[in-house]
Amino acid sequence: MPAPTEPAPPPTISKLSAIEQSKRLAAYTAVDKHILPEHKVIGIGSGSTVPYVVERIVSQGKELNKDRVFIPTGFQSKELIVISNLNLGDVDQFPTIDVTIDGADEVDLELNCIKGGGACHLREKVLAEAAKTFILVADYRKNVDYLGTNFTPGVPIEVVPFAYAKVLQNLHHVLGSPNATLRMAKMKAGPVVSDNGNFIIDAPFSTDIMKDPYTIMARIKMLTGVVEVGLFCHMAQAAYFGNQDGSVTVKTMDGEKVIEERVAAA
Ligand SMILES: O=C(CO)[C@H](O)[C@H](O)COP(=O)(O)O
Repeated sequence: MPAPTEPAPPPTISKLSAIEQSKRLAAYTAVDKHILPEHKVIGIGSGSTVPYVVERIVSQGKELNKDRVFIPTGFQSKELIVISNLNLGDVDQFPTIDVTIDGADEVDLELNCIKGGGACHLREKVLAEAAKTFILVADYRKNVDYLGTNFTPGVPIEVVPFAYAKVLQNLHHVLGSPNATLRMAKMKAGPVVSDNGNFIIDAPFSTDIMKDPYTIMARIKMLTGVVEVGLFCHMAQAAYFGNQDGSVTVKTMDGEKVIEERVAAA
């Protein structure tokens, strides 16, 4: 890992765009409700909402954080933990995590979600499964009734490189995703390579199929060569969505409620 750089000072609330403000609101609210003094092992997810999670945890103070250990889901969260001077650990040392907070690409009515837009979903699922409490944070655009509504690239699937063409064929001809593609890198020739050295396939499915995410997740996972599927079914206890009006929608298995938050900046 390269030497961590100094963290940029957090922008003030007023300088943030509406989307950034809603991410920050979701992250701050989730930390305030779920990262309690008794929690000592904390999973830190990936994505653009997670820096606000870490910012809020840091604001809880050195005294609380000195006895805690933070487990990252990938390169990004590892750097965040290190530059924030929090204690870094790994899931092989701490296979039971008190709380994991992570971002999501989309969350449905039953708290199933798509993850893996950042290609981190293998480690993310391990940390979600290891956690006693798994919490999602996102902006209002990710709050949907059915997966695949706004997030259209498809279900991220991590595959071992030598099996990618075979898995693509299975998806095209057997599982009903004719437009599944290998994810290509933006600033490098060739495919995206995950933190685990694998390739990522994005597989869009019809709304009918996505209404039962568990079934398609299990069918994809059975394909030899698939390492992990970016569908997290029945794993999260709650999802926090920051809204444009400064309120926060909290989704749980009991339904959805809107709370007025307008949290103070860290
Ligand atoms: O699953 C993820 C990475 O694999 C991210 O949590 C997800 O893509 C959300 O990211 P962002 O908050 O940047 O939209």
